[in-house]
Amino acid sequence: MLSDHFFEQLKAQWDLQLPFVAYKKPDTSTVKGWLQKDDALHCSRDFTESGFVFAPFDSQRESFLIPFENTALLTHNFVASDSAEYAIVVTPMNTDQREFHVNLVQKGIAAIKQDQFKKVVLSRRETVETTHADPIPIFERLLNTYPTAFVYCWYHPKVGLWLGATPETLVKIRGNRLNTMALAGTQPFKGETDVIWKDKEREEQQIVTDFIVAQLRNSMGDATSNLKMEVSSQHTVRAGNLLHLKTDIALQLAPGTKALKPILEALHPTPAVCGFPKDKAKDFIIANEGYPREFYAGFLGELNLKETKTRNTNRRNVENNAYGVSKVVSNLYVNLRCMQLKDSKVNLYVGGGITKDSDPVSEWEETVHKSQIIKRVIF
Ligand SMILES: C=C(O[C@@H]1C=C(C(=O)O)C=C[C@H]1O)C(=O)O
Repeated sequence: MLSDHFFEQLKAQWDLQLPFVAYKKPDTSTVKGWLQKDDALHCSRDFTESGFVFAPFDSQRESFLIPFENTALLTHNFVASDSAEYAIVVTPMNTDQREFHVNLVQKGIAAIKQDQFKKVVLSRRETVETTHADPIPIFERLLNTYPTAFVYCWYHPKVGLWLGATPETLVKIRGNRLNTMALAGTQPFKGETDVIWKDKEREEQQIVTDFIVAQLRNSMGDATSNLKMEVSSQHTVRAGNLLHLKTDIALQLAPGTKALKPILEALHPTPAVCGFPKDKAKDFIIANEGYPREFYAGFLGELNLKETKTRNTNRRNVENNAYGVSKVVSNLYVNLRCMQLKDSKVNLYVGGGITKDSDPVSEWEETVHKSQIIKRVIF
């Protein structure tokens, strides 16, 4: 498949209204395209399938799958264009939205002070009108703008079209190795990554780390102690015009651990996008945000793909060369900094973590900053 035709082929698939996903993982130059040959809607029953999964925030709802089998796979070597600098777009503020969000955050803080939960992530959906809601050029602009993000464009005629550039990994599994991250705390990037974080942001991020570590231990049947986990210190990472606090977490799974479902149930949704404790925060979100999150703050990515690597190129081990080492690999990301295209309308989804010390107006401003990340590739 000629890579020059990559974007034309995506466009042809979109024109035919057939399902597809195109994506680029962080820090690689390879963009992959999966084109489904018919418009069947496949669901993932238990995350044992092999394919590209698209899962909602609310795990009670259906997760969709583009199966690996019977799908045309394309690859493209993406070279960012130097001239690609898209201006930050500042659209007029909607005062009703502002008031609703500030009230929502105040309600969240009141619930925290009444000990209903310790942290809740509150979000909003913003709708913008555009005359050029054409997904493929928007996808190309996302690729140009966010080289360190997981950038994607996902479509199914029975579900809709979603695009995004997320900084957050939910979980990566390669053979017996599991990697994840705790990402929370936000401040604008002003040319410097060596910045000061307030205690409030450090605590908010620590809630996410503690949750992930405890949930992984419990789901591995090791509530007490000796699972060897590598937990980094908190450090600053850049995501477009924002900075976040991040902790990397890694562990070696017990040999033979195959099922992803208990791991996903343990982690998703983490307090980075839902809150803590999970169920109480989730109930509050569903009852109060006033719109359905659908796939925002859900997860997506490669599920149970087989990766085969040739064992050894050393001449002495030439007999081993015939055997590839095969591993099952999943790379799943949290669906943040995302949008949904609907005719000439674009729905943007943005949120932030609330703790007892949050300031409602600053939280509104944080969502405004986050929405600019998305808007700059639309107009
Ligand atoms: C919820 C979002 O982002 C999450 C919330 C963050 C925060 O509260 O500071 C930071 C990164 C993400 O984990 C979003 O971008 O919509």
